[in-house]
Amino acid sequence: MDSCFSTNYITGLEVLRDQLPADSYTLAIPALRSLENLDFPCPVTFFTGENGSGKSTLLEAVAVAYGFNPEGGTRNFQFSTRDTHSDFSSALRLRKGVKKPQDGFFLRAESFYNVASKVDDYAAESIGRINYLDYYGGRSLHCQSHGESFLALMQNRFHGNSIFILDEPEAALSPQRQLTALLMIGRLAKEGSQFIIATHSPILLGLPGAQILCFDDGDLHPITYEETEVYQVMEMFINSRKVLLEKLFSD
Ligand SMILES: Nc1ncnc2c1ncn2[C@@H]1O[C@H](COP(=O)(O)OP(=O)(O)OP(=O)(O)O)[C@@H](O)[C@H]1O
Repeated sequence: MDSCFSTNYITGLEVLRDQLPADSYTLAIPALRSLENLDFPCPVTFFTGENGSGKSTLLEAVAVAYGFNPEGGTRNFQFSTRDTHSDFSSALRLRKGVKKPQDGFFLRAESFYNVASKVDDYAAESIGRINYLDYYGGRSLHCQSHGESFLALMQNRFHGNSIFILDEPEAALSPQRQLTALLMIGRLAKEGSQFIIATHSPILLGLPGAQILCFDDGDLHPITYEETEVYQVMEMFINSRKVLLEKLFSD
């Protein structure tokens, strides 16, 4: 992927904190409490950081503010099985680019099952007009393994000139398939797509030319691949596994 350029669909955001209810749980998340402005100068932005540091909350808020269903899907998906999304989206003002995306998808590992069910519902409603499942590889996502259905979705539903907001897309994928996903993300970014991805994957985070934003240490800040905790822990574990385990189990 080439270096960063600014033909993104979402070029940045501003947080209007006074729009948030005083009791919003998001005010207790350090990285979000201190956030005022954020730029997305690269086609691919990764959110990284500890569990509970606020990655999914911000990702979901960006997706909702952009018009996606909080539980995922395209911008045409209308369904709700649980009403648990945060109020942070109401405090976000997105800066939008000049171009409009041709398509898009908000994907979250935790509600992928519900998205797959909704795809089946839409397929049943469209019988006789179009084969709706063709958009998803021709087979119900429920009739494939978790990883297979994730990849089928990416391979059949993801195109260039679109926007994709993905929450832990690696959750279902083997390391080999994560490499496949990495290649697809890089290729689609070259074809004019924008990605914003929350991830713990040391493979996905390695995509060249991406912006990596860290949610740790109280504020949101850009870091390099080698500075990510994910990389450092994995490197230490693989290179010094015996020493590390001996130390851990002796404590
Ligand atoms: N509906 C909710 N009500 C209250 N607190 C919540 C709610 N949803 C999330 N939180 C809290 O907000 C914080 C940030 O959660 P979030 O899911 O954004 O973290 P994350 O960085 O995505 O974590 P992970 O890496 O584990 O997915 C956590 O402390 C979480 O417990």
